[in-house]
Amino acid sequence: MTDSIARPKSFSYTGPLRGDVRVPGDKSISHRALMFSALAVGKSTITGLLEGEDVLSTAAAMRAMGADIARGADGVWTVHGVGVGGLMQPDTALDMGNSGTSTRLLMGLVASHAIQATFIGDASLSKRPMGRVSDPLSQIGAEFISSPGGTLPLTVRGICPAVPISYRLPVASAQVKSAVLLAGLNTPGITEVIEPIPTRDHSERMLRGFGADLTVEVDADGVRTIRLVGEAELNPQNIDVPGDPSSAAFPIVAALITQGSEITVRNVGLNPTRSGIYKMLEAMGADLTYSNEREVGGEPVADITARHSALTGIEVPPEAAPSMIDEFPVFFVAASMAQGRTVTSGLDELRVKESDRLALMATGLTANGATVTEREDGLVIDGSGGAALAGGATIASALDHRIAMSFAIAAQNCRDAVTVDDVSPIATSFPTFEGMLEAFSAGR
Ligand SMILES: O=C(O)C1=C[C@@H](OP(=O)(O)O)[C@@H](O)[C@H](O)C1
Ligand SMILES: C=C(OP(=O)(O)O)C(=O)O
Repeated sequence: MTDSIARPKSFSYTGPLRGDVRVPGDKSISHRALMFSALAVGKSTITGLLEGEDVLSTAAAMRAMGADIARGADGVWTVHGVGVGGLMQPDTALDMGNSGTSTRLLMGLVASHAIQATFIGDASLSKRPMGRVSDPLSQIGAEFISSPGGTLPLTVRGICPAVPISYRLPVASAQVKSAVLLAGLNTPGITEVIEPIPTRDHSERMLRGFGADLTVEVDADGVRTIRLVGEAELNPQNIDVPGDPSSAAFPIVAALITQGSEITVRNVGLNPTRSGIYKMLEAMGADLTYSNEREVGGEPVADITARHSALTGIEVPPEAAPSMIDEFPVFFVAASMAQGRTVTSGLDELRVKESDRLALMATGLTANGATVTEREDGLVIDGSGGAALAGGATIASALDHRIAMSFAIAAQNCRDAVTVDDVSPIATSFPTFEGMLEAFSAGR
């Protein structure tokens, strides 16, 4: 499988951060842009696609199932789709690398096609729970042969025609929601997903953009019912992928914790289901300003300017978790340097990401001099009040890009260098991250 050689690296204070940066395209939108284009009839183009390893795993899998996908010299990607129902059986196992989104969404797609596919991945992905997706997909009639515990390697035997289901999400997960909806694309009748707690809605927005008949009803309690009419015909699109708010959080937190900094991150996606990190940082006193607010590819986008700020600890409401689920590692870094206590709860999902993010952040921050208490479903952090942490420790990134990047950012406000035992996972979501930090150093 796809484990690479570890590449350790030490990070230290670069001086004040100044200037303009761009972050790569949104990872969630990039996966979906490739998948939906591959299911449309005709030629789609994608501009601003994230060329990170996770998204390249999706591209390879869609190619293996019949789509024609190519990158032009100008960086624009072209996809000739096979049409809903037209996926072909792959000849070999689909290697999903480190990517949970690729795996779970593609399991949904395969489930309602008359094909069989085996999914494999790296050591991190091979520990992650897939039962949350195979449970509803078994109800449509697909069959699964998985490793003990419902993990990869896993074979999906799809069924056509599948049975349309109504599924209430037992866990707040956009990946599970999307897997059921994607299975519904090639299922006769109406597939329904009931979402008690809202999660990122890129699938809904984009499927509608591709011409699917999809409606969303929200009741008085905020429960969303999504209905998709199956045997859909998707029309090819020209898609512009906005910058990834999850990636933008790294330079923005770096600027907030580093004295004398002022940076602008251009073209950041600010879908309300993704922007929780910015709201919480503002609640802590972060000086963020939004300019050039506009729409890109059906998503709200702005340029964000961040200045060094005196942050104060807050209590993060658990219902905010889905809107900042991937940003908690770097949020914990900001909290460890704030004035006073930050309390988080309702974060059980962080234990089943690329790593156990609660455990690794608690251990790594503590080793670098922060005051952290790990609870079952969150961290309690007593911040340094802006003072630099000691630093000096080596942290385990455990094949988790966001852990590696969070400690690279923490080093901005540590006295001694922070070493990350392996930075290679950063290439899954933010291949230009190290270059961006080097440019900050060079611009000092
Ligand atoms: O649908 C998506 O694109 C994603 C959903 C989230 O996962 P869950 O659905 O497991 O919460 C998130 O953590 C992941 O990075 C991307
Ligand atoms: C959880 C993440 O991704 P995935 O689930 O796609 O591996 C992430 O990018 O933080």
